[in-house]
Amino acid sequence: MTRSGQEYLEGLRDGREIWLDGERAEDVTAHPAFRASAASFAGLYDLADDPVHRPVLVQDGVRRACAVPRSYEDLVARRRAFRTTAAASYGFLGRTPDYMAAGAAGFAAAPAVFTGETFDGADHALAFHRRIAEGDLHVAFTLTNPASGRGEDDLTLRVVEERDGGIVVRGAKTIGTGAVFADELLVGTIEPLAADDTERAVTFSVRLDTPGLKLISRTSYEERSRSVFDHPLSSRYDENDAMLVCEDVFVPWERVLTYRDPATTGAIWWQTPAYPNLVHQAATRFWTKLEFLTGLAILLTRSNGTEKLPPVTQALGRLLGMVAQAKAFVLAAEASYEEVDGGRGGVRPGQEISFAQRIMAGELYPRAVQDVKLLAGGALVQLPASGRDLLHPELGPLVRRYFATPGHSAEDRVKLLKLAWDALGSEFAGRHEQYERFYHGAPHVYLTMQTWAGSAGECENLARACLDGYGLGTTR
Ligand SMILES: Cc1cc2nc3c(=O)[nH]c(=O)nc-3n(C[C@H](O)[C@H](O)[C@H](O)COP(=O)(O)OP(=O)(O)OC[C@H]3O[C@@H](n4cnc5c(N)ncnc54)[C@H](O)[C@@H]3O)c2cc1C
Repeated sequence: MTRSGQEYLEGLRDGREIWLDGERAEDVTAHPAFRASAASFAGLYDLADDPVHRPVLVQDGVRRACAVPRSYEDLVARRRAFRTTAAASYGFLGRTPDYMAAGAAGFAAAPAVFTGETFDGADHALAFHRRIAEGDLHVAFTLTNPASGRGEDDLTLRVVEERDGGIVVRGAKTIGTGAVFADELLVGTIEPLAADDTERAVTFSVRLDTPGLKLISRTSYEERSRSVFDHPLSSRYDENDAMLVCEDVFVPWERVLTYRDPATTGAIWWQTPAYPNLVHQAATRFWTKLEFLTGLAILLTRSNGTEKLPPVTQALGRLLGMVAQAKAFVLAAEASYEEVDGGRGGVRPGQEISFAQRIMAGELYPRAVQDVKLLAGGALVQLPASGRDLLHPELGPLVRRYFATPGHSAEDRVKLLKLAWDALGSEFAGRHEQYERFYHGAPHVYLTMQTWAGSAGECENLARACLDGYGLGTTR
């Protein structure tokens, strides 16, 4: 069953404990810091009722993102669904419901990985996936340990008590992107844990209204925005990031996926298709976002009258090349698909390409933003303070006269430049740059990972073959 946007919003009115700016936000669907972005998430749910989008997004009543792909064709169909969802926010909502749905499908493809030496979470992992698929749930996740985890007073979330019906956890996890808009939160650990670090080696899912669970939200760009005209992206697509704090939160056993088992707690991400599945969604969204930025560049240069200058044309060519790179990573990951568990778990996007996508995207995004800013020029900054200037009886005619360019009315030009600033230069834009660099982990982690996911052996063999082909006595 798929839910409507209205049903999704009703689910968020559950008394969850969200803190922002020294106050508790009672209802995220009505609060000025969150309501428009909540409505954007609701809009994603409504896409499934659109006769054009439904066949792309849903199959046999269930979201394609939730399905375990069985073939290359299934991966392509899933990517089309990801594309439809990503386009609805121009790639600016990263943690849309399809993200963790695909991750959970990865768990369901290889449930045996959840069977550890001390705890068997296989059935719970399957139930987690079923709950998302049947309830059409939006699940966010917090896998990162807070910086306090590096000191002596480690406040990282850990198990503090075991009871008959479940466990009690205490401490913090971060960064909960989209958590305030989620139905559930998956809490776990992706970084390698020492074999004796059993207290922190736990994975579970919780409803957001679970007693003791708090989310401490970062600044709301939505709340700071003046209007849709002035901040077209941050006013509507601010998915928010929050720190999770659990003060003795009780988690029933059926929601515990790994328990006191460092090896299994990490393995569920790397030995199931969960991670390549997450990257499949993220890479598709990234491709969409680069298309949007490149489209902005085309419109900006046209508005500036620079479009036909050879260096500008070449700069646009470089951006279009970046779009093609982003697209190529998605297509190549699909084409290099691998069987999971001898085919019993279906297929996953190729791991080598999926992992490399993170390197490419983290390095490409800041470059693309910089290139579009360069093409935009100072006009990005020299803008009327708000759209109200255009409407003012005395000021409006002046603004309309002096902000127009040949062939472009002041209103159209200011509208375009404000969209560009929101995407490229605002606080919201700065957060997006950090997001694209870090949301799949820090560079030192994924660069190191590529040394075992990449084709180091083949590279070395080729260089070695060349070396072996000649010696001191070799003649030409
Ligand atoms: C906007 C945003 C949204 C996010 N959303 C989520 C989310 O929804 N869920 C989630 O779980 N996580 C999320 N993340 C968190 C992300 O996974 C972490 O930020 C990432 O893993 C890096 O961890 P860190 O921030 O603690 O950085 P650090 O590990 O402190 O790294 C900071 C810098 O120091 C370098 N560094 C650190 N240690 C070393 C070392 N030993 N050797 C070399 N260099 C080193 C890193 O490469 C990096 O450049 C998000 C991050 C951002 C920015």
